[in-house]
Amino acid sequence: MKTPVIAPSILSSDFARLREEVDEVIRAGCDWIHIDVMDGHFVPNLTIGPPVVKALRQHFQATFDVHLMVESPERWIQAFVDAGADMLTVHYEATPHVHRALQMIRECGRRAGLALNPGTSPDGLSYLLADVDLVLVMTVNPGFGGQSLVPSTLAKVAEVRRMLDDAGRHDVHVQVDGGIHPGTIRQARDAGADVFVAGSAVFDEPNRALAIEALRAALRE
Ligand SMILES: O=C(CO)[C@@H](O)[C@H](O)COP(=O)(O)O
Ligand SMILES: [Co+2]
Repeated sequence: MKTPVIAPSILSSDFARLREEVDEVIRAGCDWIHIDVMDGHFVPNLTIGPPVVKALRQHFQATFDVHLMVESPERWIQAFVDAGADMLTVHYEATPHVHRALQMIRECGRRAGLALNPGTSPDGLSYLLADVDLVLVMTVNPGFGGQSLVPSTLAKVAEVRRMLDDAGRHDVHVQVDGGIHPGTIRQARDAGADVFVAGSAVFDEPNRALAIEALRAALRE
């Protein structure tokens, strides 16, 4: 089984203290920093753009996992690469040119992720298996932190892991995002996920080290 990756989503952090918030979760032992980019079109919320990623990159060497919830993400790939993203995840539903978007990310020397909304079938993934380093199975509808995990998405996690295994792509990460906390993380792991995004479960807790440890402890149970 792959080593679990804990990726706090800064969407639930205090944006007025963003640098300190990121510093705190890195010191608390998180693995990646998950950055939610929303454009107000693909999802009904507006968040972070390349200047913020660039500003954080001046201070941190951690892995920046950039989740692009934007229409036509291919327009933004170069800007986020230049800003310091290590990996970029695009939504299957956000562009008719998803294969090209994944190719562009890899041509920039970055890891490429493909995200599937709760209502999206993983069937199309079968044509993209060679082009991904990560599959993000959204466990909530994208747009906001603090929602409850949609239970039917766990079967999709298992299906995606099976498709990857059948294709011999054991190296590909399966990420879950939304509603992950100590009470749900183990189910997601048992379904086949190895990367766990957690926003409110980390940033709503006063002690972030304890919050991250609670997630890791639930995985060990
Ligand atoms: O991409 C998204 C939401 O669209 C996520 O990354 C959320 O920010 C996760 O928040 P929690 O559900 O963990 O509070
Ligand atoms: Co996200």
